[in-house]
This record gives sequence, structure tokens and C-alpha cells, in this order.
Amino acid sequence: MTAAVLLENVFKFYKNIPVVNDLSFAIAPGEIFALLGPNGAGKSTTIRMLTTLTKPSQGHLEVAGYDVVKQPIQAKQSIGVVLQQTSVDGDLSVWENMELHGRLHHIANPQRQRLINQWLEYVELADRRDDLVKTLSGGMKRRLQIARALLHRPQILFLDEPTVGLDPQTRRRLWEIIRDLNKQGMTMLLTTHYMDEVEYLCGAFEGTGPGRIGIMDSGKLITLGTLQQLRSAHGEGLVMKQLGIAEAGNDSARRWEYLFFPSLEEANTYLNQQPDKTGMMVRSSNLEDIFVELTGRQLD
Ligand SMILES: Nc1ncnc2c1ncn2[C@@H]1O[C@H](COP(=O)(O)OP(=O)(O)OP(=O)(O)O)[C@@H](O)[C@H]1O
Repeated sequence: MTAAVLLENVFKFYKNIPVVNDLSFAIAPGEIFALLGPNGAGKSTTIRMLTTLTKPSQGHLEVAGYDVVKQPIQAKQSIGVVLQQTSVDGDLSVWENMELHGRLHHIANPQRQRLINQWLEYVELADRRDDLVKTLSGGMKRRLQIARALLHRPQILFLDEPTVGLDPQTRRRLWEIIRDLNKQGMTMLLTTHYMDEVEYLCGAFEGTGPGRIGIMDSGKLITLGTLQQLRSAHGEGLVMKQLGIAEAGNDSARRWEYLFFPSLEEANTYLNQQPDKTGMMVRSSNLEDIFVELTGRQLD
């Protein structure tokens, strides 16, 4: 089966510095995949290369079986893109933004009108169709970006930090849209530095299996798997031990020593065996713990 997204030994250099450093992974059709990492990890650059916005310095990238460097037109027709910066035109109406995108993709009428209506209904913006985009809220603009990205019926949707700057209710609404599109069979690649976003979107839902998570740091993919696979590999139980100033030194971010155990029960047993439990706590491990363990740093 052809991978929906494929990267093989991809590098991107800026001034000889590798901001994407030997990245390889594949996403199956219909899969939801999250790239998680701190600011500057190289997530946006990866999306920009996959969506033909910037060229790789080295390596091979495919979307829907098309080489993004050699077949950029076919690649672009297969993908929808929702970028961090709101790229919708504020001085045009909601409908005009959709219309413009439809024309750029050569979607003829009456199909164009039908699809615009369909996707505006889907993202609940049909009643705002004549309003100028600059009068919409941040969440509405993001929903419009999604509707627009779906207009030419892409097989794969790329979302770069889709919920940055949005309130909790709006974030949840967007998560539901993303999950629903994936349930309909669309392949999704999103980047984020929010753990809760990954835990929600890559969780197992009725009708879809769990998504996979790739953790990136300094341009490299440092681990890859479902949430359960990552927790099993690193340990599901965690004992946190507070370090004294002498042990932590000047590194205020590293005030805790992390001890991973295969299960929460084993972590509890270990804690109970300690004669002095001062400054120690036990809990289930999460993605951020795994990130800290692998990199020695917090996500943000
Ligand atoms: N056009 C550019 N010229 C020079 N350096 C760049 C350029 N674009 C990105 N970089 C650098 O590449 C590195 C990775 O940036 P990138 O935006 O891909 O990271 P990110 O993981 O998406 O982070 P964020 O969540 O902050 O967007 C950063 O150090 C950034 O400064």
C-alpha cells in the first residue's frame, strides 16, 4: 500500500544548521499523526516541505504517492493545508475566500457552489457567508481555513498548530472537526506543542484506531508510536523525586528526578519501600514526562 505521507532521510539546512535532521517516517492512508515538540523543533519546516512551500536540502518526500519536489502540482492537488498564520483574506467575505480558492483549483460550477455550501455548513459558518473575514473571531477564521482547505477534496490534511491562541471551547470544537474528518477516512498530519491536544486527537475512538505520535526535538525524531506504545516503552508508572539545590545545581528546570516503572503499581511499591518519602510523589506517566526523560528539558 502506498503511504499517504513519506519522508526518507530528509534534511533542511538554514545557514548550514540542520533545522530538520535526517527525518524518516511514513503515514498510512486514513491515519492521524501528530508531530509534537517544543518551539523551534522543526515541525513547521517539516510541514512546509511536505506542502511544497519550501524545498528540502536533501532527502525524499512524497504525499499521496507524488514526489513533492518533482511533482508539486499533483502533490498540491492531493493535500489541504491549514497553516499557523491565518492565511484567509480579511478584506474579502467568507464566501469570496471560498470562491477564490475554488477557482484557483479549477472547480467548475455548479459543483463549486455546492461544495462551498457543503463545507461552510460543515464548519457552521453558512450564516456568516456574506461577512468580511476580518469581522470573524479567531476560531471562526480557523474553521474557515479548514473549510477552504477541504474544498478541492484533498486526501490528506496538514494542520500546523491548529488551535494556538484559541479558547478551550473553540479548541474542543476544532478537535471534534479533526476527529470527524479522520473518521471519514481523511489522513491527517498535525503539529502541536500541546500534550492534551495529542492525547485527545491520537486517542482511540469508536470507528478509528489510535493515532501515532512523533516527538521531535532539535530537528530530529526522537521517538514514534501510539500513546500506549510510548508509555509502555518508557514506563507507565512514575516516581518523581525532588532534588535539592546541591543536586539540581543551576538548572532550575531540572528540579525533579524521574524514575520510570513498568506499571503504576510497581512505582507505588517502590515508593512504599522508601524509608524517607519526603519530596517524592507517584503518578501515571504522560507524554510530557517521556519528553523530559528523552531530552532533559520541558516541552516549552
Ligand atoms: N526561513 C528561515 N530562515 C532561517 N531559519 C529558519 C527559517 N524557518 C525556520 N527557521 C529556523 O528553523 C528552526 C525550526 O523552526 P520551525 O518553525 O520549523 O520549528 P517548530 O517546531 O515549528 O516551532 P514553532 O512551534 O515555534 O513553529 C528554528 O530554529 C527556526 O528559527
